[in-house]
Amino acid sequence: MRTSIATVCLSGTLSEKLRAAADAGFDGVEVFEPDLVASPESPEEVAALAARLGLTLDLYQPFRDAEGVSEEEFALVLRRARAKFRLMQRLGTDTMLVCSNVATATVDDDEVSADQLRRLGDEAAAHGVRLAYEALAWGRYVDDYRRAWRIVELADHPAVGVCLDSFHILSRGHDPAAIEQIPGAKVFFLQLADAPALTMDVLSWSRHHRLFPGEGAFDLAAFLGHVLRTGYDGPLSLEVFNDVFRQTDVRRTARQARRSLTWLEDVAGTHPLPEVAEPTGFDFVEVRAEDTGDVDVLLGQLGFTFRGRHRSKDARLWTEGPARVVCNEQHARDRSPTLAAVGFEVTSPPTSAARATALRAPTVYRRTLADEQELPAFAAPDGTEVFLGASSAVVDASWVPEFAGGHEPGAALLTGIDHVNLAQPWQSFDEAVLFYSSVLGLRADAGQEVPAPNGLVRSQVLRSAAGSCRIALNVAPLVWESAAGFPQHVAFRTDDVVAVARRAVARGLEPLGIGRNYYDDLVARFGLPDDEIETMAELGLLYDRDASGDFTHFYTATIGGVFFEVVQRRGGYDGYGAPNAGVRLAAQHRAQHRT
Ligand SMILES: O=C(O)c1ccc(O)c(O)c1
Ligand SMILES: [Mg+2]
Repeated sequence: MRTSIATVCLSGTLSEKLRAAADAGFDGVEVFEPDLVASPESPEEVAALAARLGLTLDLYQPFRDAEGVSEEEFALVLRRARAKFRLMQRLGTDTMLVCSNVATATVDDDEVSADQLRRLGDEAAAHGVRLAYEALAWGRYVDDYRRAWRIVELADHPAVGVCLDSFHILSRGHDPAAIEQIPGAKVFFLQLADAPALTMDVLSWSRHHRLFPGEGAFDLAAFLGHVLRTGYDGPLSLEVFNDVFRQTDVRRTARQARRSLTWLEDVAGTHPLPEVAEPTGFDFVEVRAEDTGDVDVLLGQLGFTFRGRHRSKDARLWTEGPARVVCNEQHARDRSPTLAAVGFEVTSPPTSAARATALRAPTVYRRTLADEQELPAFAAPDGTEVFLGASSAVVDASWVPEFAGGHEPGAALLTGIDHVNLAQPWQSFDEAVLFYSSVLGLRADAGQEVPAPNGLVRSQVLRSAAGSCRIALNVAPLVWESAAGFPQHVAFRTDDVVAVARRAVARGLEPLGIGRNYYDDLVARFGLPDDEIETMAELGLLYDRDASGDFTHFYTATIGGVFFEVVQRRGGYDGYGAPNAGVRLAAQHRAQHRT
């Protein structure tokens, strides 16, 4: 379907917005009136620029406070509307959005509103313009799309139809199924926005927190399904008011926006992407630095076997069972170690790569020799390199033999990578959620807030349905932005966390220091026996329990921007020890600041 984006979604001047929308692959834009009013270009020049860029101007908006008013007031409305219709002729735009009255309505009567829309429709038709009437969620009298449709039906004018905006409908919890009772030809425009589940007044929610489809909590695929069953065949248009997107790079936001529609057309079935199964697990993680020596030591303590050096690159491989870590010193710009790449195991790397390409994920190139495996790779919004490898039911991935000169692995205590935790800059968090869910097909769990020394940290887990592949995204606190980067971590899974911790301590690992108060609290909450508590305190283990099982885990010290965790899940425990995150973050804060 044709795609469009409201200029209000983007940062910068009107011409910058148009260029970014065109570059991102949109077919058209909604001209948001304040953008035009603030622009030095004449309407004719804007129209010419749009035409040069291959963009249509699909909608002019908003026209406010038009109906439900006194006759005296309505005369002023008509005068204002005529000026806008002439402006629209100069722009070459034929549809104007009319929002339900917020400020000047004094008459709560559908017949009166319908009559005024009909007369406005006559005036519009005389200028070759159509009116798309939209119920704002906070309209004075009309705040429900079903009432807006009733008024349009009463107006019964060929130039008067409705505009459906997913935000106004879903934020109020109105059932979108009744959309199907509207004839498609009367749906003059469709605006799409997602939003996080928040408890606040709808106006503030709408003006500051809208998100692109796939980034929030609304079921936009179901919503779009209802609209398409009416026969609507106009553009899918994004209208996202969001303070972050209005401040950040316009090209990047436009690309993100376009990706959200590609994703939506896939889940709604109107334009399916190459279908990919969810990742079955992790192929590898890669730590990169000029010198990863300290990380090599830590991996040895955790029981990893050094498998050798890469035959053509300055990289070393460590494995323990199916858990594989590459320490890469090749072209490393960062002095301190960072988690640079994550390899996912997918059923078909070429299909997953085709899907990523369709979603316009930026490609990552690495020099690969002719006889080496070439894994497709894409850059996530935060720069993390995402590799797509073949699922290996067997222990070693196909690229492992490229490393030589190390040792043969023995019996393993680790059973794989449980999850990877990636810190996100605050401004690209939502984009990252969309990236991982759309490109890899991971599902986003409900977001959480984790108490930390720097305040509540936003956290969101994305996972495969089977749970064999999980990533956790956390907002990186501001103080880290100029520093080496907020630490990220890899959690390894084991069936015997005490044995892994004992082995690590015997090899010189110093567990992250957890205070006695934590263990006293564990006794109070769970009544664990003394000997178990003593073992946990000695090894720095943390514990959590839910209705279906329990969870024991520990953390290593942080080296630069990386640390590791080892976890043991028992029964059906499916979480990540979230109640312990604050304790862990405080311990890391102490270690970092040596207090
Ligand atoms: O917030 C507003 O006023 C506003 C304006 C136009 C729209 O289409 C909308 O959904 C909201
Ligand atoms: Mg709208």
